[in-house]
Amino acid sequence: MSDPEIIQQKKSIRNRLRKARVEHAASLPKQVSALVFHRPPTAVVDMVPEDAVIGLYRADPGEAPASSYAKFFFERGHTIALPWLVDLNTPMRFRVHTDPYGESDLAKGYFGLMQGSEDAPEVVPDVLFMPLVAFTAKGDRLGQGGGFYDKWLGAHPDVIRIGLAWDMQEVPELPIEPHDMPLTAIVTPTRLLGPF
Ligand SMILES: Nc1nc2c(c(=O)[nH]1)N(C=O)[C@@H](CNc1ccc(C(=O)N[C@@H](CCC(=O)O)C(=O)O)cc1)CN2
Ligand SMILES: Nc1ncnc2c1ncn2[C@@H]1O[C@H](COP(=O)(O)OP(=O)(O)OP(=O)(O)O)[C@@H](O)[C@H]1O
Repeated sequence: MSDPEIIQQKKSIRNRLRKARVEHAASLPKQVSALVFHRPPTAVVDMVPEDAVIGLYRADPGEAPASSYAKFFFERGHTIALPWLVDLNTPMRFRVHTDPYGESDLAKGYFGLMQGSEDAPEVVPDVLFMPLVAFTAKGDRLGQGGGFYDKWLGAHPDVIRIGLAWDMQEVPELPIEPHDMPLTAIVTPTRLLGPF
């Protein structure tokens, strides 16, 4: 069972960094935001098997942008997948994303998030790039609090897990529970942390 004190600590870090990451992303000059997370570092590309299905996300305001990575891997012939939600109590799944350029295959889903249609084939990513609210230099990760990623990673422990984040999302320490799944590596605009 989750410790109420840890849950409270997570909530407080989440609130602080959610706000800070939106402010940070909005403060970047346009010339900078056009270039950050433009291409994955070579060391990350080298971690991706040739036929790997690549799980990505459609970034919310404040999150590290992921659309350039989607185009990059799509152009290299990989299948791209995005999270697909039913509701808060149903495990997250992934469906194929066929148009990383125009996003013509996406529609509003649960929570008002843009996601694939029900008709898009369900796939299981081999490499998962994921957003986060906070991380540590050891590869610990704090998410939005839905538990969607931790539950999915718990059920798919062999997936390569790569966090995308702003440098300012790093914290010295995170409260960790047994279900928290650490990252394989973290990419920021200035650094590659890991593979751990
Ligand atoms: N871009 C992106 N896509 C993603 C995620 C993400 O973090 N980023 N997810 C990562 O999980 C999943 C969506 N997770 C979500 C988790 C919470 C809420 C949300 O709206 N929560 C409410 C209430 C939360 C609460 O009960 O306190 C809110 O924040 O107001 C939305 C999506 C799948 N897709
Ligand atoms: N593998 C799991 N099995 C059962 N419950 C889980 C699992 N992983 C997470 N949870 C539950 O999900 C909720 C959110 O967990 P937590 O606060 O660690 O999420 P998070 O890391 O912020 O979010 P996410 O994993 O979606 O990015 C908690 O109630 C937690 O107990």
